[in-house]
Amino acid sequence: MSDRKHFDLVVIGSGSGNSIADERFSDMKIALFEEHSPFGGTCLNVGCIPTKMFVYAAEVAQTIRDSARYGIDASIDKVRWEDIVDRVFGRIDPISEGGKHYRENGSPNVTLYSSHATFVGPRTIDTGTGEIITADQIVVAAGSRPIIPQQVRDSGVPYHTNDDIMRLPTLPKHLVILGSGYIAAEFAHVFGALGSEVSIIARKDNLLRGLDPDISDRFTELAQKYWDVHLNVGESTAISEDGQVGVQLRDGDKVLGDALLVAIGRESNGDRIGAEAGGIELDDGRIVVDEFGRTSAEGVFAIGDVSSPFQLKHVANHEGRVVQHNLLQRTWDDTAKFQAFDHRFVPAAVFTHPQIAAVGMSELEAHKAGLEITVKIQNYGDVAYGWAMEDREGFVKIIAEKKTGRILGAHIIGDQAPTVIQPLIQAMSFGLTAPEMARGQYWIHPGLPEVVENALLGL
Ligand SMILES: Cc1cc2nc3c(=O)[nH]c(=O)nc-3n(C[C@H](O)[C@H](O)[C@H](O)COP(=O)(O)OP(=O)(O)OC[C@H]3O[C@@H](n4cnc5c(N)ncnc54)[C@H](O)[C@@H]3O)c2cc1C
Ligand SMILES: NC(=O)c1ccc[n+]([C@@H]2O[C@H](COP(=O)([O-])OP(=O)(O)OC[C@H]3O[C@@H](n4cnc5c(N)ncnc54)[C@H](O)[C@@H]3O)[C@@H](O)[C@H]2O)c1
Repeated sequence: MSDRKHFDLVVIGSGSGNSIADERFSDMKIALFEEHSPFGGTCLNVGCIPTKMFVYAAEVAQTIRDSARYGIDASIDKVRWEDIVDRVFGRIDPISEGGKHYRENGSPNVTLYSSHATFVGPRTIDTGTGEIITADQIVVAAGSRPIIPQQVRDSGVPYHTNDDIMRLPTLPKHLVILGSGYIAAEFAHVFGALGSEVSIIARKDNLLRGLDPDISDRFTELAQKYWDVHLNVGESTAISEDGQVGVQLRDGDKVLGDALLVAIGRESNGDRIGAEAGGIELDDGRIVVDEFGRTSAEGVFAIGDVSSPFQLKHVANHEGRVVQHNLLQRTWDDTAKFQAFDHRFVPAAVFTHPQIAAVGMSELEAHKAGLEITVKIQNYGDVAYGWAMEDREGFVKIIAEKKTGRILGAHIIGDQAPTVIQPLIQAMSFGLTAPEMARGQYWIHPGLPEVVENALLGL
């Protein structure tokens, strides 16, 4: 008989994976792996939560900067960067430490391994501590990491990623950001509003190119007013010169500042778990899963960024809940009682300035799907609350199927976009048509969501 320790369940990753072992799993012997400190994964420590706490401070600063248009003259005396950092991590670090402490001391059925897990055979894991363990079921929730171009790595130029940029000892005077996606847009807002000069280096002709082109165009136009934006630069080269860091563009121009942030996407950690030995199929580095979260290896599930193209926390959470249910069925081939992922209407938001939110198809995607559509763009400035805000930037774009009124997609740029979009997500998820949503309920007057009501009526 093997003297290897055997577990009912192994979970790799303490982000969304940490939520798996709840009270329903208290009769199972569980191993949880987290190789990095702090405990708790990307969202808690270096992603969604701290970034949004910084964004909130940036919003306060931006409100002061914009106050004159409402007849209030105000200015910022000082940005106390160290205090902002302390506020954010003074809240987050104890949560992370508390989570780790709970797994070490408060979960009798859970063994926490603070080490790297690697598959060395089917449902067999090298714990990185000299011990090999086996399990009946395994959940890989190993997340993703920032992509760093080889040239940047080789250059020796000091750079930051989301992992460390929020703990800089001082606010940079000039931040150069390589990349033009979510992270670039959010940190440009944070550092710009708090007083840094910000340069954005974009490979292509627009920022946030993954979004509906009307949104991406508007954001790119506005971004050029706030920040120093370099579009269409293709591949650029990281450089350092006279104590400054930044990039050299193809045309020889140099953009230098006192800090460089690399934000060109994130890649799955699926390539770092010994997938082949575990019998786990990868596609372009990402673990392949079916609608039940099952990988190609019997008994092994995967959730979140390691397997999901969405790379969003609410998706990782949803997948975690589905896989929890499926684990508790203790079957593999018999999926009758399994739950399936619901990826029909996955929303996303970019907490930049102005804020952006989207759900469903872009106009282009709807055309590509061969649908006959109707589209309405409604400006924030068309409704009373927009007048109150003196808004000249925001709009709601809704795409619906012409003959049925089915809402296919919604795209918003403007104040509170992630909140304003939520009723549209709900309508799409529960199958309300545009006319039903517009006229089947009251819309508080003069609330900002009247812009959604008007857009729906205009379809
Ligand atoms: C700057 C930033 C801002 C973001 N903002 C938002 C937002 O506002 N809204 C949103 O929805 N999403 C946001 N995201 C995305 C979100 O953070 C991720 O989608 C989510 O955290 C993924 O969760 P996960 O559980 O899949 O992975 P993670 O939370 O990354 O957890 C994986 C964990 O596994 C550990 N691990 C990996 N491999 C091993 C191994 N072999 N052995 C042991 N441990 C291992 C890692 O150390 C890590 O702690 C943001 C991301 C970033 C980077
Ligand atoms: N609010 C949120 O939900 C939120 C916030 C931050 C991050 N995230 C998640 O994290 C993921 C990663 O964010 P991200 O901003 O790093 O990636 P991203 O995929 O959003 O954007 C990366 C951008 O970098 C560009 N790029 C790629 N290679 C480049 C190169 N060599 N030089 C210059 N530009 C290059 C791409 O064209 C793209 O525009 C996001 O896709 C998102 O899923 C979500």
